[in-house]
Amino acid sequence: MLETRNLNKTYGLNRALTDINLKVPKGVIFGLLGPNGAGKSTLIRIINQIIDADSGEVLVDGQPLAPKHISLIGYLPEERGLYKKMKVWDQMLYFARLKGLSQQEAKKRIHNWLAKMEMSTWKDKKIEDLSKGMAQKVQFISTIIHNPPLLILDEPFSGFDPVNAEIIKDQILELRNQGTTVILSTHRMESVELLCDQVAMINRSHKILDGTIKEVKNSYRPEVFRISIDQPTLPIPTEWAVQTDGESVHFTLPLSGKTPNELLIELMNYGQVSNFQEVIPSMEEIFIHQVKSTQNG
Ligand SMILES: Nc1ncnc2c1ncn2[C@@H]1O[C@H](COP(=O)(O)OP(=O)(O)OP(=O)(O)O)[C@@H](O)[C@H]1O
Repeated sequence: MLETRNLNKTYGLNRALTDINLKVPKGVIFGLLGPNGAGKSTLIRIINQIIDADSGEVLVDGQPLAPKHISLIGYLPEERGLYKKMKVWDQMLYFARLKGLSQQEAKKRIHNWLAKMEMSTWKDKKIEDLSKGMAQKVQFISTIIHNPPLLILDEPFSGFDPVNAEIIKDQILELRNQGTTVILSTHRMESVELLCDQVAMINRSHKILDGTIKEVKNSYRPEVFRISIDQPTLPIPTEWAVQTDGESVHFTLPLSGKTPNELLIELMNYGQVSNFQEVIPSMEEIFIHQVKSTQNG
């Protein structure tokens, strides 16, 4: 759906993007991750044709990015932009018409979306009279009202309480299941784990990793196992830093060159092994590890 080739961007002496190559397949939720100032918003602005890259290419369905692609993209910017004095209905109608929907089609879709998001009673409220979360919902619907095949969502959950964040999450998944491609930029790693099929991480203008969540996690497996033994029959070596809980002991051990089966067989000598589970890092741990290691490197 979207590809970037060797994208570069500097602001004066500030490098925002260095040789960024990305491939976003159709129909996936693609997490764009990175610490503050990494270059994510710059990349998103280039894809939205708000700013130009210094060099490199963006391809949409294999074609060089052009003004005609604007209507294919739904963009939820991090800095939300609603007109405070407008009423909810008028605001949505305005955005829908801007995206090329006929008056009749726009009204039908707005009506359906307001009902779906349980917002029908707000339609005559002015934006300035809405809570932050309510306004976010209006902006979210305005972003997707024209059914764009590519959605770019910058921190879509900010300002939402957990119930509304869940509603938005479900909508994003539904859109993906209907074939929409979603680029999701967020610092909330638990959302990344729940939602994203693929991720790319940018740090200090460089792409430092990409792949499916499974690939990324597999490449960060520390080969450490979390183990519990019930009623040990042999003394457990003190260097295993055992924690005792009733008649069970718990500890973690690295494979240290053994296979998991070899380690398990060794552990069985100590008693009933009731837990033997590989420690898989969370995306949050991988993010912190990656950012720290590139800072030190
Ligand atoms: N208009 C600008 N003028 C000068 N420098 C800029 C401008 N916009 C961004 N930068 C710089 O470019 C780099 C990348 O910024 P960018 O906003 O793309 O990061 P980001 O990953 O979106 O960060 P955040 O997570 O904080 O939104 C930073 O060093 C930033 O200071």
